Amino acid sequence: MIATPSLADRLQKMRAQLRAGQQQLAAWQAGSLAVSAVPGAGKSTGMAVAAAIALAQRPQRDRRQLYLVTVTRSAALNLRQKVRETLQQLGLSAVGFTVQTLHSLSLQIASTAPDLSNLYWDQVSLVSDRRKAQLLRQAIDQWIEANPTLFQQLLRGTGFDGELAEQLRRSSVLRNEFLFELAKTLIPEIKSSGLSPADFADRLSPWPVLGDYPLLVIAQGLYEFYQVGLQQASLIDFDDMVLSAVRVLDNPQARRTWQSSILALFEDEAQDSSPLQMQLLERLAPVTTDQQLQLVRVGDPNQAINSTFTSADPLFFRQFCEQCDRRQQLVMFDQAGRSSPTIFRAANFVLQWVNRHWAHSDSLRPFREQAIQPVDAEDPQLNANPEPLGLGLELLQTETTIATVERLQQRLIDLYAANAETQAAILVRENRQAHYLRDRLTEPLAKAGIHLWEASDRDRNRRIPEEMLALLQFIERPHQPDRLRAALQVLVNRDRLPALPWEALPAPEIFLGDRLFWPDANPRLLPCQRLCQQLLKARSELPPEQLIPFLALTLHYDGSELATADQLADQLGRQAWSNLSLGQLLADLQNLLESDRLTSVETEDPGLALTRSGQVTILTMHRSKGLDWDCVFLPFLEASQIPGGRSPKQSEAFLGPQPWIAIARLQLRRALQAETGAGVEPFTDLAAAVSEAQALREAEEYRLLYVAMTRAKRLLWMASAQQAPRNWTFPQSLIDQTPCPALAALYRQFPQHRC
Ligand SMILES: Nc1ncnc2c1ncn2[C@@H]1O[C@H](COP(=O)(O)OP(=O)(O)OP(=O)(O)O)[C@@H](O)[C@H]1O
Repeated sequence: MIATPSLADRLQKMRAQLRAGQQQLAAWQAGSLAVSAVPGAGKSTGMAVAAAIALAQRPQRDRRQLYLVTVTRSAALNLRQKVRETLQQLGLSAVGFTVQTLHSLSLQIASTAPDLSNLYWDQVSLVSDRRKAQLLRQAIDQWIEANPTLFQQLLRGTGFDGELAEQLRRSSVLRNEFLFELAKTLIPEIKSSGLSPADFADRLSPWPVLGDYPLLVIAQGLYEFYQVGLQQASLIDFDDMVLSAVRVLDNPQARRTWQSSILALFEDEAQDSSPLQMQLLERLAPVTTDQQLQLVRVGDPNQAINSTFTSADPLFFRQFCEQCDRRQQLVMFDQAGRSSPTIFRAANFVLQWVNRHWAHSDSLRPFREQAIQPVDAEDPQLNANPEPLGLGLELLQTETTIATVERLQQRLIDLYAANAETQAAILVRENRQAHYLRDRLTEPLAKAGIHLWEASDRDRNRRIPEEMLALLQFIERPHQPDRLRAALQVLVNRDRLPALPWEALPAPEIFLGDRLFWPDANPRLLPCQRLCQQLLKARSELPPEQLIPFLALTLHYDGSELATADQLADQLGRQAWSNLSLGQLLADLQNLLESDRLTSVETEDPGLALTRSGQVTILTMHRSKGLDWDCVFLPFLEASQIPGGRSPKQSEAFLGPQPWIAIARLQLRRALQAETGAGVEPFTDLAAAVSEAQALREAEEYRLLYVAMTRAKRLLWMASAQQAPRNWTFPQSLIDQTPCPALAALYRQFPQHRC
């Protein structure tokens, strides 16, 4: 008889499956630990195993939960899956832990103690992106009305010729672009420092004003109006949620209760958390008898890519690493099994080249010097550092963007002809490029039997309530032309109808009526007519609560989308008292959309949808973080994209050439950090601030390139064009361009990889 291995044996075996750095993470028992390692080193995997081992070793009577937190929802789902699988391998049930984003954790904490957090869910809702934009615009209008002198100062800019038309243009640019951007950038930054509008106003006076405009004073005013707008509409935003949770934990009794229910806190992608999120974790983590936080933070400062558009700052993770280092509780590792050696040689080269040619101050260098190394021969990972596909690294310089797309298309067709199960991603700098590629590649790739999937930045499941709203509005009033068009657009977007000859669409009464009255019907419109008539028939045959499931089937939703639609129908059904009418259903759905309260159902790891084999996925470089593919394509690598941003926005030129919003943000960060005794001072010199803002932006762009390159396992394809769009809103107008400087260096360093 074969004896079943004991838990101790299984733990032993599991540790043996880890590489050295991961073993140190898995050996964690108590106190603080920082782990900083290169891309693909196995940080997330190591954290999942460490969590499972910690759970396996905890005494049975210990009912405390292990909390794992990360920044994005897809990363949270990924991590949850990994912990579950590891517990299964140990023969243990998947209990005793919870994996959450920092926001959902905040929500949980805040809602357990509404008297402390001031967050009563029956009285407030989370603001949707759309509503937030409306509130910001309302705050801008109110601020302008209350501050005519300051607004005039902005209107004058660096000089004014008095023309009425120019005055109107400037006013519109300020309202719709500049002040909107200022509010969107600075309000979360101020809020995430935990300051109310009044507290912030008190701090402002000693901070030097940089340049011609008191932008922090303006931001304070906008913040004040925005908060009032939120309160009046009984809404809160994500920062309010974290602030509410921090408020709860500031209460000693609540804090003790929370801490006593937690075994430890593990945080992944720690380079991306904001100061406010740090405050939350530091209050929440239990404290050991020698006054250490039970806090394990894992990250890579070289992959910090959120600090110029969120309030995240890798500084806090660096500080945590330094503190841990002083107590010998910092683990660093540089071996990674993800990629073919050629790929990480290219990534290492870019890292060193960028640091070596850095034109700004040493302290702002984009990267910590760290080279990715291959794993040892006896590494536990199957197929670690895999064989390259093609040249492994393929570098192109084409004449035009169109030629780049043609070369990309041909390379994909060749790869999928050789292996239909190839796994590939095209990573782009911005969504407009993703749409451009989708429009050009979908058809030719489909002809070659290749499925192209564009992961737009908004979660697909979030479109469901909007689609239902469009179809239900049509069903309710089919003869309104805009409702008919909106419904048809949904059917086209969901591939239920081909692209439509909109110009041939007659008035709704004719289109939806009898064919007799539509003798010259365009044959391409007839299937649309049939489908629309079916939708209208459903209205007379089905009770309103069954319309959503019916429409979900009509749109051919997949499993996860159907589940979300069912949940939506449930939620709306629950809201209605009795005898739900179509009008009531529509009103409830609109309310739900305004409040963004729909929770989509996850039946699949969203990471998996992005990395499916046999599919080419187009997504932004930002969203590719934490994921990997056999083949990664990076088209459009011109200098105007990375590091990009040299020319100021033409429409805002009257304010002067400086990047004002970036400067204001930097001054704000400096001033707030100075108050915490972080050894920095607010800027007094505009030129120094301009230079630092530019350096920080460039550094982050190069880290983004590094993240994108390190997603590739077997083929990394990079291209720039000599003629490319100046502006991706008008991709057809091309101008002369130079390659991203790091790519130009790669061309020189790896001539044998040029294709
Ligand atoms: N010990 C191991 N045994 C087998 N496979 C491993 C091991 N460690 C990591 N891997 C695999 O290596 C790849 C990279 O691991 P992981 O995603 O955990 O790295 P990471 O350090 O978090 O990467 P990044 O920083 O780029 O997000 C994954 O495919 C993972 O399954």
